[in-house]
Amino acid sequence: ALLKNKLLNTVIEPVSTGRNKVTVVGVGQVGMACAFSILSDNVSSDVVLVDVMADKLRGEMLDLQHGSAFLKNAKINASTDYSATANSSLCVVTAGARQREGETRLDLVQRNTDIFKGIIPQLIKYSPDTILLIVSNPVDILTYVAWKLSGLPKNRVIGSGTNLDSARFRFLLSQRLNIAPTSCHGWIIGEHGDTSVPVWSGVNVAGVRLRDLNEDIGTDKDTENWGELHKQVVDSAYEVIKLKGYTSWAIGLSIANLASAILRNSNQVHAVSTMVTGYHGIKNDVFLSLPCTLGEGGVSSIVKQKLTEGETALLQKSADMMHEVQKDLKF
Ligand SMILES: COc1ncc(-c2ccc3c(Nc4cccc(C(=O)O)c4)c(C(N)=O)cnc3c2)c(OC)n1
Repeated sequence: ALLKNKLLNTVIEPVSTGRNKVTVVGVGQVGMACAFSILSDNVSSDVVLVDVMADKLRGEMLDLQHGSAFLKNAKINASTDYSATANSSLCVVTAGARQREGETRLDLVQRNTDIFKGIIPQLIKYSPDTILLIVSNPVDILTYVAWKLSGLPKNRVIGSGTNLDSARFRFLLSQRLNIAPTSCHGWIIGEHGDTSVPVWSGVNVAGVRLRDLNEDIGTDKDTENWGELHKQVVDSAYEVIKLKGYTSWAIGLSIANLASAILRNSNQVHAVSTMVTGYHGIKNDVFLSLPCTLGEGGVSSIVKQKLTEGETALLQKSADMMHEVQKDLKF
């Protein structure tokens, strides 16, 4: 008899798929930072990597597997075949085309839409009850594309959105106030990137609103120029890309944090890209970031922030711009 049979009495066949299985699509710098952060934060004990480049995929899988003893015995797998992703509770999508010379934003969005046509239906085929967490840029439009291609209800399709923008904003606040980032509260909402919206009326430490101490905060009249912090958030990705060629660690850590909130059914509030049709006077089907409670069902509620007219106008402008791009996309 086999040694294994001399060693073990089988009680039941082990359950093949844990309830915290996570698929990461795309094993580039961002995808691997997400996978590594999810594993090192013990968010999942069962991670599957998927991409089209078989050698790179196998190399990343082996390199992570060799560290498995340091990762609480997590299972790490990889395949170009999406059947390996079956029964994933969460699918993180970081795949996407790189901007080519002279390529416009719309060209890139159509190329990424075509790529999503090859990815999203396959993920849903093997994990019909999964939650999609979209990271690829432009993240708000691609989250809409993933929602359209997946047929999932809106609560199960989430974009990383301004979650990282808000984390960068809190980090910059903490540096200026010399207080830990976790004690500096501030929310950036709307479209990820250049046209994100800082909600200055909500920026606070221990419930003390900075606006109550400096009524000009966030405006051009502010002599202390706190508005500079949001500008630095918008510029931060460009600065990192200029220096190291891409961003990876911060987005990876922020995705692990979102994955943890979802898989631990925590109902934590995060600024993530969600379907905002009907909110703040937005009529089209678009995805923008608002503060959402996250759990095993994805987005369970959206916080009804009281925004200024200016903030509302900026959100609506983003919504209109994205609808203009989305309506020309070929599915
Ligand atoms: C079953 O049909 C099918 N299956 C897979 C794909 C597909 C295409 C591109 C993919 C992809 N991106 C990619 C692959 C090849 C080239 C490019 C590019 O930027 O030109 C981008 C990635 C990634 N890591 O960015 C990961 N998976 C992909 C998967 C696909 O694309 C149409 N179609």
